[in-house]
Formats: sequence, structure tokens, C-alpha cells
Amino acid sequence: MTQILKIEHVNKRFGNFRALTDVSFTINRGDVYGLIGENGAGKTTLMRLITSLSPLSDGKITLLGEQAPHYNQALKHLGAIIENPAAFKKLTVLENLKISAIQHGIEDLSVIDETIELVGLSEKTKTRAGRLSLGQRQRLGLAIALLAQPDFLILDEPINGLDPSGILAFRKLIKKLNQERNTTILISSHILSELYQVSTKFGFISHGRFIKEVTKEKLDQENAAGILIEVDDVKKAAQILDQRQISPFTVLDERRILINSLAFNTAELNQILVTNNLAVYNITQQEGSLENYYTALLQNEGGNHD
Ligand SMILES: Nc1ncnc2c1ncn2[C@@H]1O[C@H](COP(=O)(O)OP(=O)(O)OP(=O)(O)O)[C@@H](O)[C@H]1O
Repeated sequence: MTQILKIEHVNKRFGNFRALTDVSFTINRGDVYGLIGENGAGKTTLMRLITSLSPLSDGKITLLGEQAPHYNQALKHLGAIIENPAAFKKLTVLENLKISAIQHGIEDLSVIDETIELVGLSEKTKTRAGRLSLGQRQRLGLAIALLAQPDFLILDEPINGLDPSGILAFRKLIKKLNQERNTTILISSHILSELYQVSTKFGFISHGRFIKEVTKEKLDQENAAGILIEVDDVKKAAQILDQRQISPFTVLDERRILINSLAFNTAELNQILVTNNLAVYNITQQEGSLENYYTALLQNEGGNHD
């Protein structure tokens, strides 16, 4: 498996503030790597380090065989949207893409039309970037990032501002790029249901620390469908479940437990808990979700950071 990006013991400080602490992980060719973390976790900071927009405090980043920030060829094979997509506001969509093509040394300009079509901006080629809607600006940013047909694409919150049809189109586009062009993708989003749809692997970052990596396959196993119970006293409920050998289960937070099986009868479970003097607010069968997984992960992590 070819390694596209290797992050080794990376630290980033802003003055006394540690934005990233000892972050290490690897992205291999063909991965769609979903990066998940709360506001301020360090996702954008990490992406800025990878693209050498910002210097490392220490550690090592190897991108396409070259070490940051001394890239020679690596950036030519990289497309990125970080924070706000870069476009000249006074220039039209077409002009922006022409400039970008020149910057990338692209001679065959037919790639511009192809890319415009790919991101669904055909109706807006003559519109100035400053007059595009938020979602259309996202699409233009994506077009600019895709123009040089990069091997590796870094997308920071690319779904922000997209309408439902835009989100659907984006999902198809990511799958197409990954499956047909073998583009490797690092993507962050707070819309976990969408991230789940497109990613093949997930990396979780919290308070500047890389806390877990899981493949989609493994996540699906660990995060199987189950029965979600909401009670007033999870500790007591967990003891009762243990005594009754109702397992496996996960305590998600101070009110919720997920029994990782659908084999139990919810009415009987309710009866058991109520007769043990627990207030049961809710018992529902549910499909596993990335959101639940993330919540449980943070719960387990609770108190582990500074
Ligand atoms: N230039 C800077 N100077 C000082 N602190 C910074 C700077 N850039 C980022 N930070 C801090 O580093 C932390 C990580 O920020 P970052 O933008 O990487 O988070 P994020 O995970 O992308 O969050 P979000 O999901 O909100 O976009 C934050 O606490 C932020 O305030």
C-alpha cells in the first residue's frame, strides 16, 4: 500500500497554546480519510501544516515522499480547500479557473469545462465569484482544487453551505474521484452522517491530540445496531444489565447506555429497569451511527486531556 501522507509526532504551538500535541497517523493511497473533531480540535491547523501554509513546531510530515515544509514536487500533486475557498471575487468563475490553470501550467484548457461540469457550475461560468452563493463558492473552490487532477485532495469542511442536492452531488463526486481517478482524500466535516457516507477510514482528534483511528469496516463492527436506553442513573442501570447478563453494552454518557445487540426485548428491558427503581426516559432500537460512535469515544476519553 503506497503511503501518501505520514504525520509523525507533530506538535504545533501558538505562543504558549498547544494546538496540536504529538499527532501521528498515516494516509495511504486510495483512502478517503475523514478527520473528526470538535470546534478548535486542531483539524484546520493540521491541514495548514500539511500544505505548508504554517510551520511545524516539531515533528515530521512526509507528503508524497517529500518532507514539509521543503516540498519540491509534492504540492503539484495536491489540491486543497482550507478555510475559505480561494477565488478572486471580481473575476468570473471561468476567469478564476483560467488563472488557476495557468498557475498549474495546464495547457489543455478543455479540462476547465470538464471540471466546471464536474462540480455543477455550468450555469455560472460568467458570474463573478463575489456574486456566487456560499454553496456555489464552495463548488468553485472545489473546481480550483480539482483542476490539476491532484493525487491527493485536502478538503476542510467542504460541505458547509451546500444545499441537499449539492451535498448529494458532492458525495457522488468524492466517490467518483476516489474510485475512478484513485484520488486520495483527507476531509473534515461536522456533518458526520455525510462524512460516514464518503469515508473509508476515520481519524478522531480532540483538544489537539489524535485519539483514535478506525476503518469504516471496523467502525461498522464496533458500532453495530443496538438498543439505546436513557435512564436517570446509568451506573445503577449498568450494574443491573451486568447482573442480568445483558451484554455487551456501552455507557455513552451520564444518561445513555447502548446495548450492542437487538436481541433483547425492549418491553422486558423496561420492566427490569423500572422494577429496580430506575426512571426510564427512553428505550429505542437504533441503527449504529458515526455520531454515536464519536459520542461514546469522547465519553471514554473524558478527562484524559489537559
Ligand atoms: N494563528 C493562531 N494563533 C493562535 N491560536 C490559533 C491560531 N490558529 C488556530 N489557533 C487555535 O488552535 C486551535 C485549533 O484551531 P483549528 O482551527 O485547527 O480547529 P478546528 O479543529 O479546525 O476547529 P473548527 O471545527 O472549529 O474549524 C483553536 O483553539 C484555535 O483557537
